[in-house]
Amino acid sequence: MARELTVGIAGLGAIGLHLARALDAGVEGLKLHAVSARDHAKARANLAGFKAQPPIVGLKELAAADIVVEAAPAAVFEEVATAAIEAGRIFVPSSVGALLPRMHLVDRARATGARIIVPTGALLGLDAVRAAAEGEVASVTIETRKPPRGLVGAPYLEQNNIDVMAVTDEKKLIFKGNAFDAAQGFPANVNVAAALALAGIGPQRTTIEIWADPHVTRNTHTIRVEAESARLTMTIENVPSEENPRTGKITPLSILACLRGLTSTLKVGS
Ligand SMILES: NC(=O)C1=CN([C@@H]2O[C@H](COP(=O)(O)OP(=O)(O)OC[C@H]3O[C@@H](n4cnc5c(N)ncnc54)[C@H](OP(=O)(O)O)[C@@H]3O)[C@@H](O)[C@H]2O)C=CC1
Ligand SMILES: O=C([O-])CC(=O)C(=O)O
Repeated sequence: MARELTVGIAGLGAIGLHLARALDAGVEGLKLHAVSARDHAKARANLAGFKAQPPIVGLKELAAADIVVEAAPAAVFEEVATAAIEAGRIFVPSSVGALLPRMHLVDRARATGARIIVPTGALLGLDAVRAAAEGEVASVTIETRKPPRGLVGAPYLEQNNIDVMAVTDEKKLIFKGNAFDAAQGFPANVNVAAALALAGIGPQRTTIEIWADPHVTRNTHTIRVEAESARLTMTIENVPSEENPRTGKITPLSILACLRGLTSTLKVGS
């Protein structure tokens, strides 16, 4: 029988707390080992009802676990990632946009034996995009439409004096460019574009449109891929989570499915 893998989680917000709860409830082959949080008193209160309360440790100490899930702000990505990768762990990032300018971490992982497993997260269809990218791909685009409050706080908006909450009538195109620049300008809003870029043809060739749309209630992403093997058009309409409207509720579920795939005997999808 395969041995149980321990899991450390950085961040206990919309993603981390839901994932921690699911692991505490019991997932075959996985055990919650430790968590990290900014506000320890809040974290202790959130963990109070757990069957087995995990210790709250520093970000670097999470690397004692077999799997380190990063579910924290992009600002602390490097600290979590470096410790996990140097320790040779399985590193599962949520803030995928923060990986794009740090691809040297992939070289380090190769040297230490670590693995970096990017979950599908709030997106869909990365299995098909990866398959298409084994052959010739002409283009990959993503169109993201969010209620204006799902874009609030992005550095790009501040740099360009865009008051996104003033978009109350017609939908407005806020950004058009490549996935690399989008990830820098919207580090907490379009990690999906970064994951798509890594699955397909890279952050420079993957293009994205970001729309603020007062008429949608869901974070909506449409991927279009034109490949030699297939044409893909896929849309996901994510219910925003209560804790963080930028984050779709499906995200912690996607990460849980990803973790199950690391230990399960039957695994579906590439
Ligand atoms: N890949 C994907 O598809 C998606 C990725 N994301 C990304 O995932 C990340 C997490 O998202 P989400 O859960 O919604 O974010 P939240 O803001 O809901 O939660 C972030 C958590 O990180 C904690 N935190 C902040 N600073 C630190 C620190 N220094 N050490 C430890 N913990 C810290 C916060 O603690 P406290 O509550 O005490 O402040 C909070 O619990 C974000 O970067 C987000 O952009 C989001 C959605 C989809
Ligand atoms: O990609 C992200 O960071 C979040 C997102 O769009 C979603 O949850 O729908």
